[in-house]
Amino acid sequence: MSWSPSAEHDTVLIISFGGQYAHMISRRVRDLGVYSEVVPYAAVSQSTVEELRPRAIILSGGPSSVYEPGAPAIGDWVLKLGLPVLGICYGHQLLAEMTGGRVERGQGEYGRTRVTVDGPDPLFDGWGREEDVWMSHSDYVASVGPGVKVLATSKDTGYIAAMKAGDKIYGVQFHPEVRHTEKGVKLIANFLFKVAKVRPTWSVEGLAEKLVEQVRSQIPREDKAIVAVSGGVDSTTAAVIAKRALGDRAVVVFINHGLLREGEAEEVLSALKSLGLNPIYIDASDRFLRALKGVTDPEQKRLVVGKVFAEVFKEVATSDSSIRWLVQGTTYPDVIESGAEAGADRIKSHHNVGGLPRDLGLRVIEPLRYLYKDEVRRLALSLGIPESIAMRHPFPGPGLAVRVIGEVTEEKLRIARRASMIVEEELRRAGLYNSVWQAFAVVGDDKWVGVKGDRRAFGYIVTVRVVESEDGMTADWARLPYDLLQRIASRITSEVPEVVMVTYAVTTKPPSTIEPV
Ligand SMILES: Nc1ncnc2c1ncn2[C@@H]1O[C@H](COP(=O)(O)OP(=O)(O)OP(=O)(O)O)[C@@H](O)[C@H]1O
Ligand SMILES: O=c1[nH]c(=O)c2[nH+]cn([C@@H]3O[C@H](COP(=O)(O)O)[C@@H](O)[C@H]3O)c2[nH]1
Ligand SMILES: NC(=O)CC[C@H](N)C(=O)O
Ligand SMILES: [Mg+2]
Repeated sequence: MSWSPSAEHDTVLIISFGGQYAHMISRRVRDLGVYSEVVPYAAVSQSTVEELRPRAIILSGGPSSVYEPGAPAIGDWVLKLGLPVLGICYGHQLLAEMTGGRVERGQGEYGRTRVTVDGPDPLFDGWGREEDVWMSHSDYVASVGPGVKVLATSKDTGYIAAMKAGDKIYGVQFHPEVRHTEKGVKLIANFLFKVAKVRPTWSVEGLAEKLVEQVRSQIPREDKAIVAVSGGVDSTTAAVIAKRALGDRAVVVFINHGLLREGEAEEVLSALKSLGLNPIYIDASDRFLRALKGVTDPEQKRLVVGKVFAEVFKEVATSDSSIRWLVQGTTYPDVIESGAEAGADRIKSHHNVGGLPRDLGLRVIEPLRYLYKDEVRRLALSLGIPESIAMRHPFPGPGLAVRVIGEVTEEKLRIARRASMIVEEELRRAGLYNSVWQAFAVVGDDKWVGVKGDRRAFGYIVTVRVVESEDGMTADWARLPYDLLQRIASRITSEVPEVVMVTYAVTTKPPSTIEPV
């Protein structure tokens, strides 16, 4: 993969010390028009710097404590590059230690915290003398090294909230990337434009042509590529790009695995056709449902779906010997996660997230590998992809198999389908569909005794899950209006006869995940 946006745009290198902080920082930087890449601390070296040629470095937060043996760290060559550096939370503590200060366990500050800014500094331009910021730490910088200046302190604890070493190295104990830090974006912008003086040239509009050219130049004229499309925004956008690059040499494939939502196969087919994608439609419902029979274990279900997907694609690939490539809609967080978090606990096998199995014998091209989902959505709109696809909620590759708890049966699929349709419809009607990340209904094997029309009814429990999220990695349940919840519940119990009880899922991620399986 030769071309990367960092070759053309002033780039900020974000060194990740774990968790989701780094992507959130990266998204804020990109929203300010500056291209950024996230590299896990363990993978960062001077050659990363030579490759990316960053104009500034940001050190993210992370769950560890700098004074623990074996805590994540980075060589002090980072400070010798002469580049502006901003450390956030863990990154701030690390910088404090690297510049001769001391970090200790303190009393902890969590959530909204008031800080006092001690004097004018370019980093705090536009800040008042006192501001509310968002903190989440239990360690604190107890003392700073020689020549390091304290710029701000917490009002209640007196802890160091911001410091500066030299004229370009900053640390902040709070999280400017979190929305609750009211002037957080301002601070990041100050760092980028006033301290680092980078140029904001990054935007996805205008990127389409470049990506089309990339795909065209990578695939030899006599070769064809499979483009697996689900109708989701990522794969559809990748397919439109591939189609423009390859014309008829793009073999677009849409599989119905029998785990799609109500009316989805028809809708996706007609949307793909109107985009000129002319998909090969494979109805493999029976095959998937047969393979899933009797399977109750969550991971096992995912494995089965992944395996059958691979079989079907293999058959398509072997049907034409000039098919040598696979175009995928893999996005930036997928790339980072699949490469980086080695040693991390496997929560779920997101088979289809990174796409189809690599052993298909096809070479993989991922035109969206540098983009976040909201950037893909904007790119999609710039390519003329209709809003109904561009703004569509993510829908997992294994489909309703992960929204049915326990064995996947025709009955439970029907319930999940009808109930999910009601949830989506009511959200759209309330004008809330685009403001939530995902909204769906889940069914398992538990039942509840009910009374319908004066008769005893013993029926299924449906759980409604509606979440807000920026990237699916963390999520909060949506505070929907009670009357909307009421409408959803009564429609489900009256329109889906097998259901007697509707519950609303009010657990964040973590500790829950978004999908039940
Ligand atoms: N029904 C399907 N037919 C063909 N390919 C599929 C199907 N479902 C998933 N895939 C493949 O698996 C990949 C991953 O699916 P995933 O749901 O993560 O992405 P998406 O559907 O493109 O976008 P979104 O996350 O918005 O739903 C897709 O990009 C596509 O290549
Ligand atoms: O393409 C996908 N294949 C999968 O196997 C899969 N499992 C979960 N998801 C989506 O990922 C996000 C996070 O989901 P979880 O909190 O359930 O892990 C949410 O947006 C989920 O919908 C998947 N997407
Ligand atoms: N959010 C963070 O980066 C936390 C850093 C460190 N573990 C602390 O608790 O202080
Ligand atoms: Mg999808």
